[in-house]
Amino acid sequence: MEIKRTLKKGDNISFQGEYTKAGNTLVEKGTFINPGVSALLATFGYSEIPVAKNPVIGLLATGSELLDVSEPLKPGKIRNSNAYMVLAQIEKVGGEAKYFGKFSNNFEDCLEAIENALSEVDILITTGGVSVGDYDYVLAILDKLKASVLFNKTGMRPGSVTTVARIGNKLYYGLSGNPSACYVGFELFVRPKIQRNLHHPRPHLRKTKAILGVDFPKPNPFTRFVRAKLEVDHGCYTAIPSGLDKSGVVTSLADASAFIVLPGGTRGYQKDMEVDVLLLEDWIGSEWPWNNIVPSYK
Ligand SMILES: Nc1nc2c(c(=O)[nH]1)N[C@H]1C(S)=C(S)[C@@H](COP(=O)(O)OP(=O)(O)OC[C@H]3O[C@@H](n4cnc5c(N)ncnc54)[C@H](O)[C@@H]3O)O[C@H]1N2
Ligand code: MOO
Repeated sequence: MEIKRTLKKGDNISFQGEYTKAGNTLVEKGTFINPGVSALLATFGYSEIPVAKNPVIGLLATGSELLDVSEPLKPGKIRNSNAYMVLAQIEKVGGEAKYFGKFSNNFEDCLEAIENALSEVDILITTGGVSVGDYDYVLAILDKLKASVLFNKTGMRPGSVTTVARIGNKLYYGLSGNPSACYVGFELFVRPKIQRNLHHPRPHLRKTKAILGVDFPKPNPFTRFVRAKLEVDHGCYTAIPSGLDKSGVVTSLADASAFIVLPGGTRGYQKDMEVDVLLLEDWIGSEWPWNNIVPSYK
């Protein structure tokens, strides 16, 4: 028999305490239990561990134009896509979604539905009816419920009408009816709250840099969050819009894996500039992504 390699003492032997030392923390508070964490817990005999309770997030869609998905289209009507989108967004980030249905733009009906829903959830979201149209009753309902409105406009597009309020000890989010504005409002304001409830140490979308793949010549006074696809080129991200950048367009949502962040200003943006992007399919997150967002055109 011939041994071809020199072996060192201890090679091919598993030692006690090799994975980790006694007294080391195995899993930090706020860690998402992925398959690897499950294996770790099982290995060290943790059959039961304390976990955060998934917050119950209620959802109510408003708008007399809304049809169920299975209904045939009728003039002046659209299918209620926001409900399915937001329910999926809630579940994706660890909330327990509770759907209360869609309501017409009738003040009394909406008021009653919101009051009832609030009693069953930790956080309530409504979509639509939050702007200044004749049937946009959200602010009047908040007034009636003696809510403390934290803000009801934001300097961003889409999602400028996003409204957040405290009603008693519950948090209320009035997201835009426009699908992309609703999506952005959820990712920027609701997602961090759910992640924080689950003790995530970095509850916001992860921010990183990318090279802009196209021109954005049109200046905008608001910070724009452009739905985008990311491509990796020599280890760097290139960000290109995932479709038409209009508030109502859902095809660009389906393909988006990031938001390109274009701070408001008087100048546009050109291809090949470095920009901030927020990653939608990431679990590392950011503690607070906003401090050092500087206009990239400076
Ligand atoms: N005078 C002004 N009018 C508007 C302003 C403004 O500042 N001044 N802002 C505009 C912007 S920006 C937005 S965004 C919209 C937001 O309005 P609402 O949040 O009240 O949304 P709705 O009017 O109810 O709906 C907007 C749009 O989205 C469609 N929609 C509504 N719900 C759903 C759903 N569940 N699924 C799919 N699509 C939905 C709805 O049919 C409308 O087309 O206000 C502007 N106006
Ligand atoms: O702010 Mo609206 O939310 O642009 O679409």
